Amino acid sequence: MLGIGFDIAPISHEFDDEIQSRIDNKTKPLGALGELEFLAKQIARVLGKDKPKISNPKLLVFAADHGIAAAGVSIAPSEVTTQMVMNFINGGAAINVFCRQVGFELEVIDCGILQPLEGVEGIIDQRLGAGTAPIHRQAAMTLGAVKQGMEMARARIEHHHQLGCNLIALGEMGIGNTTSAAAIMACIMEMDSIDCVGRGTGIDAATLKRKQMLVEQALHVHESELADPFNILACLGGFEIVQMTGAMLAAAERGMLVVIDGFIATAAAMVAVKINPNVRGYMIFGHQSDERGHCLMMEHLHARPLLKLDMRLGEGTGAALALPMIQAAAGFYNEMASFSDAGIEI
Ligand SMILES: O=C(O)c1ccc[n+]([C@@H]2O[C@H](COP(=O)([O-])O)[C@@H](O)[C@H]2O)c1
Ligand SMILES: Cc1cc2nc[nH]c2cc1C
Repeated sequence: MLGIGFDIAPISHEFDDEIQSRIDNKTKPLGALGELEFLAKQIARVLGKDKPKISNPKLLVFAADHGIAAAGVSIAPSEVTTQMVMNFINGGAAINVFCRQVGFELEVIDCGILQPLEGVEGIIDQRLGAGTAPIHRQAAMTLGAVKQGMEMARARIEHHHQLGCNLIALGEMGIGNTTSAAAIMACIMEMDSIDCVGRGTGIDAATLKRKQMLVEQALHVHESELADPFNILACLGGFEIVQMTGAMLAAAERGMLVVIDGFIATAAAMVAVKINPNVRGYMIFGHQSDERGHCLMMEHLHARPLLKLDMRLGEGTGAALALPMIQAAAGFYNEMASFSDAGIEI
């Protein structure tokens, strides 16, 4: 299709009975660790049933600008994307605070903000352009850019994998990107745009109406081009959405856990699943966003988000806050005594 494929092994269910019995024999009433038991099972399937250990967890924030922002779909101008990227670099954003708190190493990737930040240390340059084209008028990018973005993302994931990372979390920053994500949602889930478009950064009712109209227009303009996931990305996507999609697929290819943040990251997850459904088994959903549509995306993906805190910030915040829960699931699976270890009979 695009000359780029992802070779992802389906999650193995071979040891499910053994994993379940190990969980059931821990010193607790059956099922008493609830959702953590479900999570432990997934971790054991992905990282191995004997002693699955999360190592060198990394959180990547993918930043890019969107041509559609100039049509007035956000509370903020595109320049705020760059300003927030500088805030990430200086350690002052919510995601910096949460990463420090939970022990995630944070990396900021410029996938195509308006202007390159020359001479600023600490930004990974994976630029695909200076923001996408406005999707209500033309394709966001070429198919060549989609391919290049996926290859760049794969190389970055390979870099982290080589350094011993087996859990990658994905977040984003990009003024206007809830419009792009809503268009992708409407397209993949075959839904009315009105049910997919939400308030993003907190727009008023009139802006919401314009945003809905622009999404409808985008879907109409590209109607005949949306048959496959790569074209969906080219027509409706963003540079950060393309690279998150590629990163998810590349991480699953390497047997890593993939932790997904909010509405925009989940739009990328839906595209990734369309490209290769085997990726789904590696995905953990950190948080259900307050953005309209996210709840339905979760249902579509049969996802069980670990947290619901009514956040709608992005940046990877919902994925970061989920890390202690993921570590708790691996921790109880590895370290809790069984009934026979503890000499308890019930
Ligand atoms: O992740 C979410 O669920 C989410 C929901 C609403 C807004 N955001 C963030 O807000 C920005 C996009 O909002 P907007 O209104 O500019 O489309 C972008 O930087 C996202 O990280 C993120
Ligand atoms: C201030 C601000 C911070 C953000 N973080 C993610 N998206 C954002 C959008 C705005 C406007």
